[in-house]
Amino acid sequence: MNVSKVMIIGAGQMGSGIAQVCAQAGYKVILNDLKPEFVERGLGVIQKNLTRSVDKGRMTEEQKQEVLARLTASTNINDASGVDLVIEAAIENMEIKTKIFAQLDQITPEHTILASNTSSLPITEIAASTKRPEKVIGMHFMNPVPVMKLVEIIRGLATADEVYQVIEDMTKTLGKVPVEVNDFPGFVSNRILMPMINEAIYTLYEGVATKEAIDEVMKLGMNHPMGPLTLADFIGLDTCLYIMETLHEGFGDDKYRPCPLLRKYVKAGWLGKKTGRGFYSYE
Ligand SMILES: CC(=O)CC(=O)SCCNC(=O)CCNC(=O)[C@H](O)C(C)(C)COP(=O)(O)OP(=O)(O)OC[C@H]1O[C@@H](n2cnc3c(N)ncnc32)[C@H](O)[C@@H]1OP(=O)(O)O
Ligand SMILES: NC(=O)C1=CN([C@@H]2O[C@H](COP(=O)(O)OP(=O)(O)OC[C@H]3O[C@@H](n4cnc5c(N)ncnc54)[C@H](OP(=O)(O)O)[C@@H]3O)[C@@H](O)[C@H]2O)C=CC1
Repeated sequence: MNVSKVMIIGAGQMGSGIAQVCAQAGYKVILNDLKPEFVERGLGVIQKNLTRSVDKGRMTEEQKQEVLARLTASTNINDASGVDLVIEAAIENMEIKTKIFAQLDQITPEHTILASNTSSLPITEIAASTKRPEKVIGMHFMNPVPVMKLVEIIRGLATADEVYQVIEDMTKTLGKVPVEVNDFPGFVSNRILMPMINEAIYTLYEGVATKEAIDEVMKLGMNHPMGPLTLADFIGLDTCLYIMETLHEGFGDDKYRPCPLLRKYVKAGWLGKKTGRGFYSYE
């Protein structure tokens, strides 16, 4: 099966990054979100990234225009009727994702593969909301998408080998490195990363050190490019909380309980860099 047209659902930080790398690799891309202003914001980020690439001599102005010409804005999910692949990158919420997948199952042609960029939710459960669970798969990109090499590919219980192969091959055409994992809460990446971030938040909550000190220890002591609290702000504190809740519920083990400080920040609307405030301020 050949993928040439892709729809990305959700034009937030992940969706816009995925749309950018797909368009750069030559795919025709429809970028969909609920409101025109969200799609415009996503396209604006892509335009800015491409302009930086032109300024740095990595791409010509003509190539930039070609990439932009492959991108189409959409606020109507029915625009998925002519695509070969959908990559869903809406918020980390099972109810919202299953609703989107059930709709896509009705709208898209039979051959269309339905992928989710979920960072922790079970692919098997998302797949069960469709009549084509063999064509549902996890395609987990890392943030920032244009920079990070990994795509964690998650096989649901029913995912067909052929579908896995198409997605692995496509990932390589995007210049990314696919890694195959099975469907368990948080997969590999967030089962390991998020408890570390949650522990960093507990360390702050219990007054062990300041936020700057915690980040400095992990940056200078463990050679992490960002400290865990800066990284949490970068990922989005809402997403971090949803992932911890998925681990907590999925394993039924209290070692995954989300730190109360994380809950408090999310309730306050301090979601990190995307809202201008999290552990740090971004004005
Ligand atoms: C939650 C999940 O489910 C899974 C996840 O994604 S977890 C998060 C995984 N990501 C990480 O852990 C990121 C950790 N941080 C880093 O790797 C680095 O800090 C970083 C790549 C984000 C920035 O790197 P840096 O060296 O500190 O900064 P900077 O010099 O500004 O950027 C390096 C390059 O990345 C590019 N870049 C940085 N942020 C970018 C963005 N948001 N979009 C596009 N490009 C970006 C810059 O343009 C720069 O490229 P050039 O050198 O070609 O100009
Ligand atoms: N942040 C990260 O580092 C990573 C996140 N992920 C996963 O990617 C997904 C998106 O995360 P991220 O981009 O950070 O989140 P953002 O909040 O930046 O973006 C999500 C976007 O999806 C939109 N949206 C919500 N519901 C729908 C819907 N029904 N139809 C279309 N669009 C919708 C949102 O609109 P509105 O603003 O109105 O809600 C928003 O624009 C999540 O599943 C997350 O777990 C995966 C890897 C890394």
